[in-house]
Amino acid sequence: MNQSKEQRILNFVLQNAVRGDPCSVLDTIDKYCSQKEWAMNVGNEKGLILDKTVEEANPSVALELGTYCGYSAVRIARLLKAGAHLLTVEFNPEFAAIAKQMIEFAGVQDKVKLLEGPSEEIIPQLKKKYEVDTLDFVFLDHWKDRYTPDTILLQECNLLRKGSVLLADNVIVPGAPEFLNYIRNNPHFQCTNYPSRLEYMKVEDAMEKAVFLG
Ligand SMILES: CNc1ncnc2c1ncn2[C@@H]1O[C@H](/C=C/CNC(=O)c2cc(-c3ccc(F)cc3)cc(O)c2O)[C@H](F)[C@H]1O
Ligand SMILES: [Mg+2]
Repeated sequence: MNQSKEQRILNFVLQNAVRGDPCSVLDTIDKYCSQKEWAMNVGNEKGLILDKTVEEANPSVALELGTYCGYSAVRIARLLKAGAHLLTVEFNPEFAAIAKQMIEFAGVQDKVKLLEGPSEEIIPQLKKKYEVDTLDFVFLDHWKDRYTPDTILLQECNLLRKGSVLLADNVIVPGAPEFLNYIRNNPHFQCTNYPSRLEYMKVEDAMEKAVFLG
């Protein structure tokens, strides 16, 4: 059975990146996906916006929706302070298995908890099962039509506190128009748009930051 693209990305990392070096893993994925096969990692341009947002939030507890191959999980985890951790949610078993290996190879496994399952099931379990009080940072990068329902669910589950930072990828391409409309017209969020480029392409994209005001 021939390999998936995601397996080819992982193999390229295992053979070409430096074990235990998150930056080398990120650079190797970016090299493969810009030169050989495009893939929907946040990439290095939007990755720099993600970096700055994570550094500014300096989260103790971070959540990612849509792990995929683990690129942004490695990207976020490498910036977390001692004792801080990232919970990342992925419901595709093949992608979860690949991401797990990617995270371990990068050496950030002690900071990352990969939760396999749908976000709509996992979010309501975060307090009791995963001992979360509130989330300091949330990266939304899963199906674009799920950004709004999951943002509402996070609020319903009392997982956001005054100052919690949400960052959404792809608000231009593929686009999340319904999410932008929801979040920009919601008085409980302070929004900022960050124009950028679609990963590995000369195509306009953007990220949206939304700070919960309580
Ligand atoms: C709904 N609940 C979920 N729970 C857990 N894991 C989930 C859930 N939903 C999806 N997943 C998981 O999250 C991932 C889904 C990522 C989706 N991302 C994109 O579609 C996406 C698309 C483009 C893109 C741009 C141009 C173009 F021409 C073609 C594509 C660019 C991007 O940066 C993206 O992020 C994963 F695949 C899925 O199993
Ligand atoms: Mg994306």
